[in-house]
Amino acid sequence: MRRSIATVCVSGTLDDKLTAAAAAGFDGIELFENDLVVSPWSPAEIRARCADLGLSIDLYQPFRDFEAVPPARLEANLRRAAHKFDVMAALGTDTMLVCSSVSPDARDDDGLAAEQLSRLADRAADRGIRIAYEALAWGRHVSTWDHAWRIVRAADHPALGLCLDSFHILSRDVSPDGIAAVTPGKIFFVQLADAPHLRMDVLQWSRHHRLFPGQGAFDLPGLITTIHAAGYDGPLSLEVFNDVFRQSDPARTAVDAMRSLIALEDRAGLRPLPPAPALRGHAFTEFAVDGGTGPQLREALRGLGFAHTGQHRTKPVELWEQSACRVVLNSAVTRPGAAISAIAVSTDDPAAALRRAEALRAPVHVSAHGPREVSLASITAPDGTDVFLTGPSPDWRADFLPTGEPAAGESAGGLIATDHIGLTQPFDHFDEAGLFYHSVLGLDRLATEEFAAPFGLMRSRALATAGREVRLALTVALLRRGEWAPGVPEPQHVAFSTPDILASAARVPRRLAIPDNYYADLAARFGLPGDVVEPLRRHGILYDRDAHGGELLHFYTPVHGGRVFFEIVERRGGYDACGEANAPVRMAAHRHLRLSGR
Ligand SMILES: O=C(O)c1ccc(O)c(O)c1
Ligand SMILES: [Mg+2]
Repeated sequence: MRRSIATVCVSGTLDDKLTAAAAAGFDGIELFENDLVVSPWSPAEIRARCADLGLSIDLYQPFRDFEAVPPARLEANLRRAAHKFDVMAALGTDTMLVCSSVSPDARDDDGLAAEQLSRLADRAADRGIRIAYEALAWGRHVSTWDHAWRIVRAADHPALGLCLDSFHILSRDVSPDGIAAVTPGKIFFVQLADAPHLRMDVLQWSRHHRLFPGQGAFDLPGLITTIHAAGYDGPLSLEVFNDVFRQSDPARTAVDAMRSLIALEDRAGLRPLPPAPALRGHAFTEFAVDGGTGPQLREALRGLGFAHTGQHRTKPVELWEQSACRVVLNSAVTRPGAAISAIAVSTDDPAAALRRAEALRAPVHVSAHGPREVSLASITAPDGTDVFLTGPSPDWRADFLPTGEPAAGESAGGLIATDHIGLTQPFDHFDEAGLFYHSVLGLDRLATEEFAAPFGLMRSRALATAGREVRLALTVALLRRGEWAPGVPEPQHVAFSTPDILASAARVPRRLAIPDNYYADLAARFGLPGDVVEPLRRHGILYDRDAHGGELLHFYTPVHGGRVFFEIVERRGGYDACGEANAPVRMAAHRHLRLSGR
C-alpha cells in the first residue's frame, strides 16, 4: 500500500512540507487548500515539484459545505467546485475530499444530499475526477461513517465514494465493524490519525490533539484490518492536526510520521517488520561527565556502594559496578553538566534489533572502536539518548581493564539491579519518544500519570518489557516550560532495586530529606500505623500503594552534577508503577536543597 501524508501534518511552507515528506520516504501527499493558497507556486509548478521529489498528489482537500442545500444554492456550489476541478487538473490529482456539511443552511435530508452529491460526481466524472465523501464527526446532519455510506450508496454513482478518516470513526460510538461490508471499490481514500482519550468537544479534540498512529489510544490496527477486509488497497494517508507538530521541525516530524505508519502496518499484519528484540535487562547506564561533575558522580556512586571496577582500554571511560547495577562515566562525551548520555539494554540478538530499528527509520550508529574492542551499535532516541544493544558475547566489559578494585558483592542493603531509568523529555518530542521506545524496542506502554509539580503540571509515561526486565519512565511538562521555572533542565535519574530498603537507607549517607508533613499525610492517606511510618520518616523513605495492594518504598539522593540523581526502590507485592505519585515531593525537596546551596 502506498504511504501518504497530508500537508497539514507538518510545519512550514509548502516547499518545507514537500521536502520533508519526500525525505522521510512518503509516496504521496494530501494537498491542503491552505497550503496551495499561500504558495507562490502555480498548481502546475506544485505538480512539477512533487514529481521531482517522487511524490504523487493523492488527494485535494477540503471542499466544504456542499450537500443538501436548498436547490437554489446548488448551482453556486457546483460553480465553486468547477473552480477546484480546474486547479486539480493543473495539479494532476484526481480525488477531491468533500467533507460533510457544517452549514446551518444544510438540510437534514439524505435523499437531497445523495442527489446533489450525484450531480457533483457527474461534473467530476466529466473531468476524470472522483469525489470522496467524508463524515466529519461534528457534521451538521452527517457525522458518522455509516451515515455517509448510506448517502453514497443511495447516490450510486461511480465517481462518488467514501473517505474514511480514523479520527471521525473512532471518536464516535458507532462501531467500525460494518466497514468490512462496504461495497468493494467504494472506499476511495483512507486517512489515519490516532488520539488520546479525551472528554471534550470533538472538533477541538480533532483540530488540536490528533497524534500519529501508535501515539494515542485508538485501535488503528483493528480498523486497518477491517478496511482491508473491504478490499481497500489505496493509500494509507496520515492526517494529523496537532499543535506541537505544526510548529516542530518538519523533517523530523515527517520521520516520526513515517515510523508510525511502518509500525502500524506491522501491527496490522500488512508489512511485517523484524520482530521486536527480547530484552533481557539493563546492561549499563552511561553518564557524560567533565572535570567538574565527574568527581561529584564518583563520590555519589561510592556512597551508594559502587566500586570503580574497570577502565576503558582506549577512552576516558570508567566502569562502576555493584551486583548487576552498572554505571559508565564517560568524559569523552561533551554535554553540559552531568547527564545520562546513553542507556544499554541486553538482548540475545542485537543485529536483529538493529535491523528493526533501521526499518523504523531510527538513526543507527556503530561507534568508533579500537582493534581489540567490541563493536557496540547504538540507536539515537528522540530525546538524544543513545540506546546501546549489548549481546551475550563478546561481552562489552572486555573493553575495560580491571582496576583491581573488587565489585561489591551482595550484602545486606546492597543494590541488586537497575530497576528503571527516568528520562525527562524535551516538550516537543514526548509523543515521538513514546512511539520510538514502543516500536523500536518493543516496550509496552504502561499507565500515563499526571501530577502537579512545583513548576507546573507534569506528565509521566512508563514503558517496560512484558517481564519488566527493562523499564523507562518518560516525563514532560504538560505545557512548554514557564519562564519562571529555574533555568536548569529537569534532572534525569537511574533507580536501582534493593530487597531491603531500610538496610539500604542505613548504608547510604546522602539521602534526600523529606518533610514531616509528607509522613503525617502518608499515615492518614494509607492508614499506616506509627511504627511503620516512623522508620520511613527517619530515613526519608517514600511510600506508595497501588489498587492491588502492591507497595513501593523508595528514597532519593540529592541532584549530582546539576543534572542527575539516583533512586533506590524496593517493590513489594507486584507494585508495577514508578512511584510517580511521590514525584512532586521529590521535586520540591530537590528545589529546597538547591536554594539552601547544598
Ligand atoms: O477539521 C476539519 O475541518 C477537517 C477537514 C478535513 C478533514 O479531512 C478532516 O478530517 C477534518
Ligand atoms: Mg479527514
